[in-house]
Amino acid sequence: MKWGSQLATYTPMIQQYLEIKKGVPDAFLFFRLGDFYEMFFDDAIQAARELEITLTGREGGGTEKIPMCGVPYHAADNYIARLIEKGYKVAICEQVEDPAHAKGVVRREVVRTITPGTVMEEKTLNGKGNNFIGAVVEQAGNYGIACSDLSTGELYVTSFPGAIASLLDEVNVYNPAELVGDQHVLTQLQEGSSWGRNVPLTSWEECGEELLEQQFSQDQLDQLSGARRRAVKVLLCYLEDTQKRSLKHLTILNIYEPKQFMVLDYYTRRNLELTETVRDRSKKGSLLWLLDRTQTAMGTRLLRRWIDKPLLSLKEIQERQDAVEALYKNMILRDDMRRELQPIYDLERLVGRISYGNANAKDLHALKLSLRRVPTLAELCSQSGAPVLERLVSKLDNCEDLADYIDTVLVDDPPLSLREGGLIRAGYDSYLDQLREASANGKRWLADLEHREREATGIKNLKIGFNKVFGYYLEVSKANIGSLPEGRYERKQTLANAERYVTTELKEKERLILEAEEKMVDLEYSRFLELRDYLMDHLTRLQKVAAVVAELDVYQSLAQVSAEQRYVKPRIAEGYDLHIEEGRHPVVEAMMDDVPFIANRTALNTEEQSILLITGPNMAGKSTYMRQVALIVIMAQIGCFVPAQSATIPLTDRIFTRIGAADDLIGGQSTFMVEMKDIQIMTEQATASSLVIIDELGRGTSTAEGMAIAQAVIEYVHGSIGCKALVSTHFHELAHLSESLSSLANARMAVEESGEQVTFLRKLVPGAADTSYGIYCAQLAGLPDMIIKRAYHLLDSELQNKPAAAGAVMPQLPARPEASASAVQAGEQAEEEFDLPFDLGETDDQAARGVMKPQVMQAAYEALHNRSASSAPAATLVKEQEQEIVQESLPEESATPGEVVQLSIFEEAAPAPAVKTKHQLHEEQVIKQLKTADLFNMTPMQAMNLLNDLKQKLK
Ligand SMILES: Nc1ncnc2c1ncn2[C@@H]1O[C@H](COP(=O)(O)OP(=O)(O)OP(=O)(O)O)[C@@H](O)[C@H]1O
Repeated sequence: MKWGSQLATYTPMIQQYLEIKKGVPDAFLFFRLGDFYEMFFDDAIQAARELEITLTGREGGGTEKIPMCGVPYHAADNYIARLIEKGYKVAICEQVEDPAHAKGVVRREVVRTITPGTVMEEKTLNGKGNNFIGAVVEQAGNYGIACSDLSTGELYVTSFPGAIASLLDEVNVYNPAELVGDQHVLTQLQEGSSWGRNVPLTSWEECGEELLEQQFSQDQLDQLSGARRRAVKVLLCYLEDTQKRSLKHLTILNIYEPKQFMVLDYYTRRNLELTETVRDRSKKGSLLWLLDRTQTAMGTRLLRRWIDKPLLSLKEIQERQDAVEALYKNMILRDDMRRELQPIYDLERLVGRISYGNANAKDLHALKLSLRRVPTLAELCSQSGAPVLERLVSKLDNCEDLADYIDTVLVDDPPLSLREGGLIRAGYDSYLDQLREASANGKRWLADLEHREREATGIKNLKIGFNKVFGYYLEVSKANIGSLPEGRYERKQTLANAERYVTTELKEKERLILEAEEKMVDLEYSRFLELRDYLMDHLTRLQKVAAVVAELDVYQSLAQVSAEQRYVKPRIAEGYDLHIEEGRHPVVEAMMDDVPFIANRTALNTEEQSILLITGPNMAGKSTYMRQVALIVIMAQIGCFVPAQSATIPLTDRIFTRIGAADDLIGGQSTFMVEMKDIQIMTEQATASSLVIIDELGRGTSTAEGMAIAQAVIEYVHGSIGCKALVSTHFHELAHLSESLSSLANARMAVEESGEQVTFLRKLVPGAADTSYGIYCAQLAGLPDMIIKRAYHLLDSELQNKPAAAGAVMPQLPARPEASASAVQAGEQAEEEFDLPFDLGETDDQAARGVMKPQVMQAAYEALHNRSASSAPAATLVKEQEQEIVQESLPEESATPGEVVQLSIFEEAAPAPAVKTKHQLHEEQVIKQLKTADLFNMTPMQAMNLLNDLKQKLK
């Protein structure tokens, strides 16, 4: 709606509103009017909808009423929080002059714009995690990124030469709530496949150098150049414009080189569930959840950062390991440290609030209590015997003077409100003490007066009270009014059962008491502000304490988990070889209650193999195994101990994973396309020091093409990249690659089959598997019997129709597992029941051992079909067996159960369109899925089931 066109006719206040709104076009303007923040025009319409508040109208001088809605100022935080959570910005516009002195409309200004990346309010920050805002720019072929958490004062800066994918990976590390910067960079990021976030993106220009000089020391600025400098400038400029205050806690620049850390792209973080689970994005079930035994909020955030950014420096990793080891071995020291850390408040956020000027007396009291713990912590470290811990605290300024100062000024349990007194300790300010005395005396005088008046009047229930409207009064119940002396009492208020009076003497004393109290409150407030301002000049000192506390907390957390879970210290090496003896998946193990986790060995080296091609049934534990290797490498490189009997971990520059579908996050791209794009990035960026993990490579397309791609990719990883890789596949035919690729070895997940039962042993053994047990797994998952039987039936048909051998990359039929004695029995029973024209157990050697060959099954079906040529259901079955129906999309809503749907047939083998019921179509769809999961086997018992099924149909 175009409201501005009537500008000239609007009232001065609305004109003022519109003028101010021009400066914050992308934010809701909360316009202060008395006790309310009002919104007008389109803001009002949208806010009423988003906040579910009443939309009203107001005359404003135009031809129509102006849409308006408002929220009470004392409850505004809740409404602001709701808008911020939805990704909006809110500009707070206050009256900036006293209405009593204003000529015309009271002057108003935007005092702060709250945005998703700049919230400071606890309610919206919601817990201990970071809330980052990022600035991204491009300069001279480099991308620069600066990310800050205003609530904690952290500021990180780095840059990348010319690859937007690297910038996107970095942005994803911070998971920012808001991004600003160069428009073209924002657009490029948004187009990236792993973008998938809905946060405000604001194109923003840098401003002058003054801001930089105001915030950072010259030493720091000397290290800040090019795209990094510009990114910091853009960020500061945006923060200044929106926050409109100096940011005294944003003075430490953490500049880092990307090559200091292992690269983990978005999908790898997600697939490995480093900080949240794939399923419901919760922390529980992630690596962070497992390793987080931190006691402080700073520790929790730092641990997350360490997990997000595993180290690449041997020295730094070993230093962390040494600290963890010292605490791992000394349980008493660890417990003492945990006890001292536990009561420490979130120092970083307290510092943020002091800087913002919204820390209250409780916050400063919490700061004091926290600082009181630091000397003991430092003492524990210096006596630990661990050089790393000793070094950490050797030059620590534990800010005892600040704690003492707070202690001198503030009472022990100060109130929340700053404007009601009761904050300042007695003895700190003599004038305040005098006022307090005067106030206390006055109250004593009041108590005496009450006593005296009761005596004088004989009214026992006469009492002195106070309210804000009438001040102090004498209250007498109506029944006793007659006992009051004439003239001395002046009536002020009549209640249902009582009258309230004042006397000249009472009014005089009241003036003195109230004056003293008002002065006291003002004086206490200004003393409090002095204290807060003093602390504001010491924020960097406090931030350094916070950093040490956070680091200690992470060390004890890693040590605690490592000790509880029986982890071992890995040997970190600069070479190539990776060796894990008896490795375990840390999270799966921790979540398993009754069954033990089966440990497995991993050896990827130049001597034996650098690539393992893992085959084996569904559900056997392939993904778990591959993820466990990646997690062990990450844990090792953050300095943690690892779930294994022993481990040698080479410094790994990047872990690349391609596991499962991620298409929920990617608009407009197919799963297969995403997989291929990821593989492309891997081929471009993986080095010989990388670890590549690919689960079910090439599964998203036709079997032959998928297998061809898988082989080509494996050959490329083997020949051109030379990195360590774990690849799982259901294309068992790829096993032959071990003959042509010298560094590739086959491994499989062992299973034990007995009759109908398949037991997953979870043990990785050498050699290739020959079956996937897909239908068996589907059965375990509880798919209807009818589908399972039908799937086995179709599978068998497929087995018979496959060409014998179609070249190196064409699928071949896997051998069938050996059948047990019960299976032989089943075969015999089938022969008897169906009166089959052949002997199920005697077709060849295999049959003699009870294995039902495809030819045998085929013959069995034919015999049955011939016997029942006139039977309609059987005829349909045969027809279905002969025709391969490729169904692209099922007209879900158009067909009711039993209704007939016409489908086109794509396979050449199918001569004419088939007519199927919706039920059949559903069934086929599921079967098709099972088939693409590679269902290439059948046990005799299952064959028996199939025959029974046919028997039913013939009836
Ligand atoms: N080593 C192990 N010890 C104990 N249980 C395990 C082990 N490995 C896996 N499991 C259990 O088996 C389940 C299936 O494992 P996983 O998903 O790794 O199998 P998979 O072979 O990758 O299956 P699919 O091919 O169907 O994806 C896991 O959820 C886990 O509970």
